Amino acid sequence: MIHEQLSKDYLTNRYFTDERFDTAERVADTDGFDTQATRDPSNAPEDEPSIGEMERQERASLRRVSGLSTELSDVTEVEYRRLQLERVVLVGVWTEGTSAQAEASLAELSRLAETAGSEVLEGLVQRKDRPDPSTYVGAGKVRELREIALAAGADTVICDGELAPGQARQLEEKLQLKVVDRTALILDIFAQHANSKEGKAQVELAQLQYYLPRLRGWGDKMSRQAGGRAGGGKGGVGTRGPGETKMETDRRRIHKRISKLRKELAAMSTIRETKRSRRVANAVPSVAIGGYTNAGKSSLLNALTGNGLLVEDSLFATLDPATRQARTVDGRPYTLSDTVGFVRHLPHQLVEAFRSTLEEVTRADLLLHVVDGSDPAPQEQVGAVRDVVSEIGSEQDGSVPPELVVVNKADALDTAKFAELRRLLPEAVFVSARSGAGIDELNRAIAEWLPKPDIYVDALVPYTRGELVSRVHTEGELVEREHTAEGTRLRAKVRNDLANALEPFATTG
Ligand SMILES: Nc1nc2c(ncn2[C@@H]2O[C@H](COP(=O)(O)OP(=O)(O)OP(=O)(O)O)[C@@H](O)[C@H]2O)c(=O)[nH]1
Ligand SMILES: [Mg+2]
Repeated sequence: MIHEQLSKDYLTNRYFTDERFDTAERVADTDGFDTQATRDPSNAPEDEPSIGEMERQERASLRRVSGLSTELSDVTEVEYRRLQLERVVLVGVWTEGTSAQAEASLAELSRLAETAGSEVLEGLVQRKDRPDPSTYVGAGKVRELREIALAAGADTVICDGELAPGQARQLEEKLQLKVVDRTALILDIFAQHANSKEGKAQVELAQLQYYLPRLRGWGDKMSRQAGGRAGGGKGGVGTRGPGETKMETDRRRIHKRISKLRKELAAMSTIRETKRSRRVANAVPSVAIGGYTNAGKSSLLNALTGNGLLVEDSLFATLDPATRQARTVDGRPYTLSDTVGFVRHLPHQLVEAFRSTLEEVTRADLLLHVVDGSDPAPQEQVGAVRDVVSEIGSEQDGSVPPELVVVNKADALDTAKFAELRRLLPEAVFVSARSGAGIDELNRAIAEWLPKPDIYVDALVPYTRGELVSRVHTEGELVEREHTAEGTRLRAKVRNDLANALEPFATTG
């Protein structure tokens, strides 16, 4: 089939004429790779291919995505990392959308792979109507992918999607290299970042569910006696999961473990629920900070409360929701929670396992939806976040909190990008968690959104209870105040809890 007859010359020429690509670096990092044909520009095809021809060739070809390599410049560091980390080649099947979107998706996969600790050597996309049912990339591309991976010195191929167990096995057999999919990669990052008991249990549950149907899928040759769990560095990317042979010999134990984890998580979720209902009873409104991973959610919480939460230029730095006390500009208390970030194609096992954590977002009174304005396609991040939020919301009672969109990293925007985002997200508040710009405006917007005190009280508060008077000043809306011989006469609007505290001093009539 012509379709399968990939012209490597065409490919490499295309690649080397890509102006964003640094030829010298490329030649250096694939030493020995088929570069002869490409060093000489006169090797370019004589007649330029037509659009249709290009489209056809593009469909048939694996297209390299440049600028993904994360090779280290420090040689000593390379030596060290090579011992422990995997050298990976990324591959995506581009089924819809523009090529820029396909490249953005692969660039994100590259960030994920780096976060997991791999060294990204190459990125390739294949244009295809749908992934190949047996090997993900087209059958004819497998051999070529293997050549590219070997030439680059890779030991692992990471696919930009979730592979069916059979697909992963067949691709592994054909490539004779380890194959990891996007889901396993994200699970791996979560495993490395989980800190709390709940977070660890959630990740383990998600991993077991992911690996269970894949137990049989792994052939003997590629046998993975995977290393320890979360944080155990040896297993390498995608394998910080449960060990294979153990699982094969005792599936029932896995099932048992899964149900045990489910029970434990349910209990932990009850504790969370109790805490939450206490807040509800106290009528302290809750605000959740949600959004795409690396959008700056933790930074924003820090900027709003002066708290020192972990901020990292890494994906999924935060896995445990942290809740902090905060006050609106007019002094009303509320809670502010930092949450797990979202990503396109967040594995459903994770959504399920992290349900109670993610519910922090859907059960809040207000969602601060943080968007990284400096991302090439912020509106796609917004869509991905809204999808997950409504998915979780629909499994509760269908309700999702009102959303206040916060475009962060405004300091990194040029005027054109700023104007474009203003147009796309007209309701949004623009801030920079880093410089503090826009934070005052955001504080005012939060105060505007949160429920106002609405219970009218008329009380005579004795001078011994001065703290109640000051609470009315900070939390409530004072209508009238009068100093009398018996105490302070207050007429004010306050929230439920304060109204209760003032109840003994209510004036009758
Ligand atoms: N230029 C710029 N960078 C920012 C700003 N806010 C955060 N960052 C950077 O963005 C990166 C991610 O910040 P985090 O606050 O960890 O983001 P997050 O949304 O909590 O990320 P995860 O917990 O990993 O999902 C860090 O490198 C921050 O320094 C900002 O206003 N401007
Ligand atoms: Mg964070």
